[in-house]
This record gives sequence, structure tokens and C-alpha cells, in this order.
Amino acid sequence: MTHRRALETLDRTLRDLLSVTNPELRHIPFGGKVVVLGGDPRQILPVIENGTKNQIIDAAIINSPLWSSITILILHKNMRLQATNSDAASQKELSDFSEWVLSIGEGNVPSQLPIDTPDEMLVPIPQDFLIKDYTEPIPTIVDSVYADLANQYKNVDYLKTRAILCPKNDTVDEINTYIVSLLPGEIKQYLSCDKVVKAPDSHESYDILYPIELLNSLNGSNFPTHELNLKVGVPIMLLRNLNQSIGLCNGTRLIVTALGDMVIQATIMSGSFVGHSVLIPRIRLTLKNHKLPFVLERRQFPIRVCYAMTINKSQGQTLATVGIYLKTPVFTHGQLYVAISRVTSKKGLKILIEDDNGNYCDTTKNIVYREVLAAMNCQTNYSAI
Ligand SMILES: Nc1ncnc2c1ncn2[C@@H]1O[C@H](COP(=O)(O)OP(=O)(O)OP(=O)(O)O)[C@@H](O)[C@H]1O
Repeated sequence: MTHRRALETLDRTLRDLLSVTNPELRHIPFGGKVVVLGGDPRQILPVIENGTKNQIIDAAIINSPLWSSITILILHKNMRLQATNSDAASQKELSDFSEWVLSIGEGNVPSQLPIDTPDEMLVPIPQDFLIKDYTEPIPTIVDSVYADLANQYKNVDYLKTRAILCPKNDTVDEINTYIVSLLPGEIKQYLSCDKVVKAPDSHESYDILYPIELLNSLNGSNFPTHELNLKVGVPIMLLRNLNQSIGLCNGTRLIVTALGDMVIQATIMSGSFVGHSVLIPRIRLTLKNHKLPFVLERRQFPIRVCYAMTINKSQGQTLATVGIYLKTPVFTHGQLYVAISRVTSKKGLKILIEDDNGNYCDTTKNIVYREVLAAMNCQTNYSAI
């Protein structure tokens, strides 16, 4: 979900622009323009790094002064889950799965145990989805999602329809490193150039206090790593908008076709620009983190390998095969729902859960902030479309 400040900024801008010709429009939301928003309150709320529940809910549009001007229209049909067979059994299976996905999103699957807060539940995962027999979890989930990788690793149709999802970036990196190591060919390594951004209040001793090894070890969400190991054929995801007019947006998935010293050549995997070959340059990216007393500047290709991705990054994706690896449980509202709702059929979903000791487990944490769902439901002016 977008931060409410983005919507409020659009509102003020439209009021400013439109009131030039008609001053009365300054007092009307969005200057009188009709604005259509699309969203699902069961999905992840605005990301506030290390934010408390109150800070996260405060950033949601339900707490915007504009909320009272919004009319809610509800979509009733899950278009992602459509049966290929029209027989009664397939329809029933799909409708049961769709109901289970919704009940996870709404926090209606009864908790096995009361855990820390009323927002958190320990929910059982149906046996059909569970990966049970494994000694090494990563190779097992990789085999399940990327079956026949040795023959299919260059097949774009194969790559674009599957992904492994995890709550945290370090698990994602572990899985991506493992899969890249399985592919034939030489690894080409790209190291970033990192430095502390000099601000007026930066201390002269920063270079001594924060050695380059420390800067290189820093990572952030939606930020490339210092060390990027690639091979031709590896799928990557863009982390910044480079050029929207040719489809190079934050979240675009591509497949690497050539690894130069200064640029990476890649082909766009999906969307309106599918099949287009593009060049990706190194750019300067900055990392601000409230735990760091400085801003880090990293010069690196704005990409990550994307055989595996975080659940947050998977928002908006539609995939035929999804493996969810819960080495650690989800940590915020809507993550479990987003993960299980990426898939287009019941048989495409596999889940591997580990408990705190790394052993097989068939229950996992689900977090639902009911206040947000209640705010969406408490409006009386529903219209079904
Ligand atoms: N009218 C439609 N007819 C057929 N398929 C559709 C239709 N609308 C959406 N879909 C398909 O359903 C899937 C989800 O659509 P879309 O990504 O637009 O939904 P969304 O609400 O943004 O999803 P989410 O927020 O869960 O990522 C896509 O695969 C899309 O092609």
C-alpha cells in the first residue's frame, strides 16, 4: 500500500493547479477530479523501517483526512485463480483454495496457540502445500520450484512463471547464491564502490571510524549488495526506475544475456516490453537507515538476482509456481496473504516451514491488523462491481 502522504501530495497539487482558474476548487478533494485507487487492505501496509504497529497504521490511507471522501467499490471475483477445467471438482477445489487464501488475509483461520499479541496467530498450513521430507531445506525447495533447471535455465517462459518467496533478504540471497552456483558457466563478479556521503555535519574522522569493509557489509531493502555474482541466463530484478518509457521500472524482471565490464545486457521477461534487449548501467544509490549515523552511497548495478525474492518485492506478481520458504516467520501485516495469493492454481503452491530449531513444522505465524480491515468495512456506501 502506498504511504498516505503520497495521496495527500497529489491532493494538494491538484487543488493548487485547478484553483488557478476556479478558486473554489481549492476546497474540494483532488480539486474536483475523480481519482481511482486500487488496493487490498489484506496486503502489506506502507513500509516503515523498524516502525511500530501504530506508525504503520498511521501511514495507511485509512488515517488520511481524505479517507472520508472515498467511496469503496468491491471486486468479488479472484481473476488470478481461474480454473482451466470447468468440471465441478476443479471448480470446487479452486473455490476452497480461494476461500482459504481470503481467510488467511482476514485472520479468520483459528490460531493453534495464543501468541504474543491479538494480531498474531499460529495457523496450520494444509498438508497439500507442505514440503515435509527434506534434510537440506534450500536444495529441496529449489528442486520443487525449479525442477529440471539444468535443461530449462535459459527458457524465459519457465523462469518468468516461478519464484521462491521468503520474508527476509538474507534468506533470499542464500537461495539465489545457491541457484547461481548450479548453473554452468563462469561467474562474473561486480563489486560496488561505497562511501559515506559527506554532509555538513559529517565528522572528519568518519573515514577512520567507518572503514570500507564496514560500508561494503551494509545492506538494505531494495538496495543492491556490494558483491554481485552473475552468469549469463540468470534472471534479475531492477531495483530503481531507470527509464519507464522503455519498461525499465522498479520491479521489472529481466534475463541476463551478456556481462560487460561497464554495462549488463539483459532481455525484459514480461510486461509490454517483453523481449526487448536493454543495457543496464551502474548508478549511484543511497542508503539511509536510522541505525546509521551517516548516509551510505553505493555505485552498483541497481539489480538483484530474482530466482528468489522477498514477499514484499513479490507484490503485484502473478506466478504459476510459488515456493514459500519460511526459515523465519512473517513479521508484518499481510505478508503471509501476499505470499499465498501470488499463485494461479492450488497445485502451484509449495510451502516449507522451519521452527526455531530448524526442524520441520506445519504451522506458521500470520499477522493481521484488524483495525485496517475494519476501517475498510465500516463504510456503508458499498457498491459491488
Ligand atoms: N478481467 C480480467 N480477465 C482475465 N484475467 C484478469 C482480469 N483482470 C485481471 N486478470 C488477471 O489476474 C491477475 C491479477 O491481476 P492484477 O495484477 O491486475 O491484479 P491486482 O489486484 O493488481 O493483484 P495483486 O494486488 O494481488 O498483485 C493477472 O494475471 C491478470 O492477468
